[in-house]
Amino acid sequence: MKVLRVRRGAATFYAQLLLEERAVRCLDRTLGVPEVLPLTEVSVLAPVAPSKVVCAQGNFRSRLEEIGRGPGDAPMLFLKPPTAVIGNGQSIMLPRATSRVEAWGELAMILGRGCRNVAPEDVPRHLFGYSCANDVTAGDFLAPGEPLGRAKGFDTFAPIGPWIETAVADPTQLWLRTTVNGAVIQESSTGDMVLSPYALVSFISTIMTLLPGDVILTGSPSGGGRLAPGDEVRVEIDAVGVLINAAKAEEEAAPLQ
Ligand SMILES: O=C(O)C[C@H](/C=C/C(=O)C(=O)O)C(=O)O
Repeated sequence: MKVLRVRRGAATFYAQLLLEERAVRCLDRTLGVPEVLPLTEVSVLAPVAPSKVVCAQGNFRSRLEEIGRGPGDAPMLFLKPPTAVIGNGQSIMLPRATSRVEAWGELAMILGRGCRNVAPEDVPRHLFGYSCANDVTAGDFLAPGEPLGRAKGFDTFAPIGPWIETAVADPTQLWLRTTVNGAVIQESSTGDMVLSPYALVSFISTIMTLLPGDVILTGSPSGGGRLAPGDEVRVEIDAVGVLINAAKAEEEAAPLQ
């Protein structure tokens, strides 16, 4: 099932996307909105409004090779603020403060139920589903030893979408491809991860409580690509979807709502 987060009037709710009908089915029957609504009657929002976005750095073997490291212990973790999240079709802002913004495609996992100290085999019971994501990074703020908050935390630096796919049978063998203006910059299977998706969620849950709606970005393969105003980035993951965002100079990017 493909799930969108939508707004209609004062109500914000999750809804099943009915692709052929170009409509959505409201998944919360307590709201009093019609069960099925044409897409034209709702505003599609970013598919998540998380308390936190927890990201892994160095979780793909190809990326570790690229930076001259072997698969060591656990990947490094960092957080992106909820204000970095945008949805499919929204613009990635290229901030004036940086001259080097990069796209890094990733598989996102979205929690459905809160958890702490969850075993890898129990992770599926706590998941809402999967999405495509982009770990947008200001590369010129990645000096060794500099905390990642600035490089990773600008508004719009966590595009996620186009929806939450709840029916992914096996997240360990998904093909991921990132393109900029149609040119492939990254291509890999999620089988190249050091910590598999369930193992990564389990590891993170030993450190912090994960809440419903929280997002895990599972790391990016080698590559990554620099963005210029007007570029279109696509993150495609088989069985999940295609996330599309355009890059815009800060002065042209729409303010977040
Ligand atoms: O090196 C960069 O410019 C960005 C790079 C992104 C890495 C990942 O997203 C990853 O390892 O999963 C970095 O932060 O090192």
